[in-house]
Amino acid sequence: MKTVIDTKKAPGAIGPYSQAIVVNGMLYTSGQIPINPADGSIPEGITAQTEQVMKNIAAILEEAGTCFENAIKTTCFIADMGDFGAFNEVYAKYFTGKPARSCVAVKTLPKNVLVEVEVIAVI
Ligand SMILES: CC(=[NH2+])C(=O)[O-]
Repeated sequence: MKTVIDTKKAPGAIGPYSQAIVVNGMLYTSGQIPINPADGSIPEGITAQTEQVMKNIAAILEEAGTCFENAIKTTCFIADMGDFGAFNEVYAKYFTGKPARSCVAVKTLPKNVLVEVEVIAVI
């Protein structure tokens, strides 16, 4: 059985997807972009945007009953590989357990943000 995760503490979907799905004790998040769920704003710069993405992921992890330490794999999309270092600085503060990861630069992200991160975690 699958459970849809839906929390107002993370931004709602901007397309036909769920914030995250839980199945068989595993959490699969959609890619999280740096929308502030309180007012829909998007901060400027890779550091602030990555912080907002981490807050959104934290809310989804909490809603699902898990935490950053239980993440086993992330996929990270950044708009500019020149932001790799600054992105990693923020990322490392949250994913202290160093889950497996792929990080790629992409041409464009939804709403022209600089970063999007998706997570697979054990509940
Ligand atoms: C933002 C996002 N996860 C999507 O699929 O558009």
